[in-house]
Amino acid sequence: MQNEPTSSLVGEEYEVEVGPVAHGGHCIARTAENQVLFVRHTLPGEKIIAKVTDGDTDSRFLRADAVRILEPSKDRVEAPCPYAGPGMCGGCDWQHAKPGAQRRLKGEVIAEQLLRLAGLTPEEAGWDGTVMPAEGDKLPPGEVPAWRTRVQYTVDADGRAGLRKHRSHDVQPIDHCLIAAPGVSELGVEKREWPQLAAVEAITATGSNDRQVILTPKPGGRLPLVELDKPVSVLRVEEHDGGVHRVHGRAFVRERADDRTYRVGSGGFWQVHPQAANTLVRAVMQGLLPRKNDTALDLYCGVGLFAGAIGQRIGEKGAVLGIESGKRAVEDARHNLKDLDRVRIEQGKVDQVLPRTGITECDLIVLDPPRAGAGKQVVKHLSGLGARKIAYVACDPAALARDLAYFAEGGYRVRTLRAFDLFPMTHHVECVAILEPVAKGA
Ligand SMILES: C[S@@+](CC[C@H](N)C(=O)[O-])C[C@H]1O[C@@H](n2cnc3c(N)ncnc32)[C@H](O)[C@@H]1O
Repeated sequence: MQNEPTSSLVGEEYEVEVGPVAHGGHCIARTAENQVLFVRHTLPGEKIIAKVTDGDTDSRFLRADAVRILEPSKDRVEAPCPYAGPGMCGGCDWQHAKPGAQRRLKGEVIAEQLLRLAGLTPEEAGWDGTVMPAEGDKLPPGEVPAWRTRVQYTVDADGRAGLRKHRSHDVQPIDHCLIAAPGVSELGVEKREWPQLAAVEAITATGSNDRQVILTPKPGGRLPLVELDKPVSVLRVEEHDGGVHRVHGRAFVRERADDRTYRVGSGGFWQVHPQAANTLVRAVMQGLLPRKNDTALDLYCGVGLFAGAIGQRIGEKGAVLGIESGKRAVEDARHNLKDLDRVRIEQGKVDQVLPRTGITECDLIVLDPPRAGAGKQVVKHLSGLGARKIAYVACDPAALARDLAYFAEGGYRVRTLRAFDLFPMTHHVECVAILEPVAKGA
């Protein structure tokens, strides 16, 4: 018998009933041929026309956009941004859902990942199932939260600034991003043309008036004269090494959290939501409850946010070691924490530096890895250090759940989990899990 040749299904339309939300913000549906569809721009329970954007007759699953809503969910609202929707800006993929529904759906994704990858129910994870707004993030109903303090615009062939379309190199030119923080919008970089640039990033700090614009020239491109009618520092990304160099003003912005000021150089990590750093520091400190004389690790420490918070609470005989791979971030962390004698920062990858430190025990650990998580090897090492408490800060619930399963193998269980909506209008969510060793004989 001859096999049917594979043929592309891109552009095919299916009338489907939409099932649950999945990791990544899509919802799951099935075609009449029982192929799984991951559909964007829809909500559970809707009846829609889904148009395939990726996949063929042999694909295990297809990607699709909801192009017509036949029976809308009660959670649906008109997307406030004119650039939202299929084929447009790939950023705010959940703005067609009410804010409360966005948080509920994020909670459903976390619950599903915990159960599937770590075998944990919400009760077993010490989680009440809710996703909380960032601290102090209260908005009148119907208003769009303008939370993004850092926005990188890509420049299209005509020199217009815009944002990338979903899974594409194409640019959606925009003249105002609704979720950009006021300080970013005031810089107005998206309002002018940048024919010499490949990208332009606008940054506004929280807790200082620092503003910054980072210019990435096109290959061989010249640097444009930047005249923005605001006091702003300008940096340029070098073509040959990708390094970021100061053109004028400061090479960093000053952020504030937990009553400390943090210098953040370009390329260094800082939470993008203005209330995120404080929200996370508080959740981590409430979970760890550092004591005088504690020894602690802050892994993937960035410019020293958690190392600073713990370092302030452990007295003169405690000690904190931070580990961070970014050279510039390490310089900033050492500068930021120079008043804390008992805090030390090492540069390098956690999996390489940690074994070299010779540390065999510590009281507390905080880890805040990138999206991929810490992984089995690092978690195994950490599980052997005898920490009283571990705080795991996670921006991807799937990576968190995988690592929690490794921690369980290493004798640690989750005591509490909290989830925060630090990325409103998108499917992204942040979690803080507090782990403790399983009591011997339990
Ligand atoms: C999610 S950020 C957290 C930063 C910091 N904890 C904060 O809240 O500001 C992750 C950090 O890990 C760093 N990083 C990524 N991979 C790493 C690795 N393998 N080892 C050490 N640091 C790494 C990144 O440079 C980034 O600063």
